[in-house]
Amino acid sequence: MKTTSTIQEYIASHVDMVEAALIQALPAKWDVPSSLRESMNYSLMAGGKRLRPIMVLAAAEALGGSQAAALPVALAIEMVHTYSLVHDDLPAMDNDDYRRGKLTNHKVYGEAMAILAGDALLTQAFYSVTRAHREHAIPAERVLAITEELAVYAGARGMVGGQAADMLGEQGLTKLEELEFIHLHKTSDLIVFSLRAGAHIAGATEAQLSALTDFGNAIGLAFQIQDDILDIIGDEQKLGKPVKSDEKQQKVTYPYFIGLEASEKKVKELTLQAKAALLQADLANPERLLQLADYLMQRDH
Ligand SMILES: CC(C)=CCC/C(C)=C/COP(=O)(O)OP(=O)(O)O
Ligand SMILES: C=C(C)CCOP(=O)(O)OP(=O)(O)O
Repeated sequence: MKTTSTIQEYIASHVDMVEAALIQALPAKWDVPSSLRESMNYSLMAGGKRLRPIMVLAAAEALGGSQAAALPVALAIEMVHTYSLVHDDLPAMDNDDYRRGKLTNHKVYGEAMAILAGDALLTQAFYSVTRAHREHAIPAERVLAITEELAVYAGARGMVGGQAADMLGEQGLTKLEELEFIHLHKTSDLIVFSLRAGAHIAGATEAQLSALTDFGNAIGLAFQIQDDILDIIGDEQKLGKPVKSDEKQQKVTYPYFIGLEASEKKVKELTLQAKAALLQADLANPERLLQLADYLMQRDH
């Protein structure tokens, strides 16, 4: 398939698709306490970059699968990611006041509702995954594989484990490998899940899943290093969250260990490594994923 639009146009049209569907994720007819509904929608619709859902859709497309059938899974990963940010911003964790250019959830709805909104978004994500089977006839065994992987990549062996290691290791990290463990779980795991889930929708082979996993681990690590670089040199307005937050919290980051310039070099190397891994796989249309890898690392967005 020949790609005619730019990656910026591709992202913009997919952000629209994801947001139009997210607005409907909690139908008005569902009996949900209004503060909980508002708190969930506040963070869900706060305008993140929607990178993970776009990766689900781009991975499905890379294997010649249906984007419509992948959409409920794309929504699910954005719900999990949003819950993780709501909880990450809480006073017990990073204690941040701004996220996605707006006050953080607990600043508006209070800590109890922010915790519950996060809990409900995580639970709702699993419901959303089931829609791929119920509404789009994706075979049950593929949806089962996605469900199992969501639990693994988002849970104690995945993102939550990475966040726990981050909390436990704060300031006390002495080795780059310890930091890499944190990044690979806290950040790469949701990206790896997104790619694998899109591929499962399209009925991927083990070899394709393995190449997407290598691609995701490398761009996830690069993405987190880039995030830490932007915390030092980025623009608060563009990022929608405070800069210099790592320094204030005395967080040990990649730039802290190896310096800014070497971190920038590492981001470039990881991006090349990611693209090489992807090209190992026999994918019908890898072009958008390759473009996305470059786009992510050029970001000051
Ligand atoms: C289970 C939980 C709560 C997981 C949080 C995972 C996560 C990637 C948080 C943001 O990381 P960050 O603090 O490095 O990024 P930011 O600068 O956006 O706060
Ligand atoms: C893993 C990290 C660095 C947390 C922020 O992720 P994003 O930068 O994708 O945040 P949003 O655009 O979704 O707000």
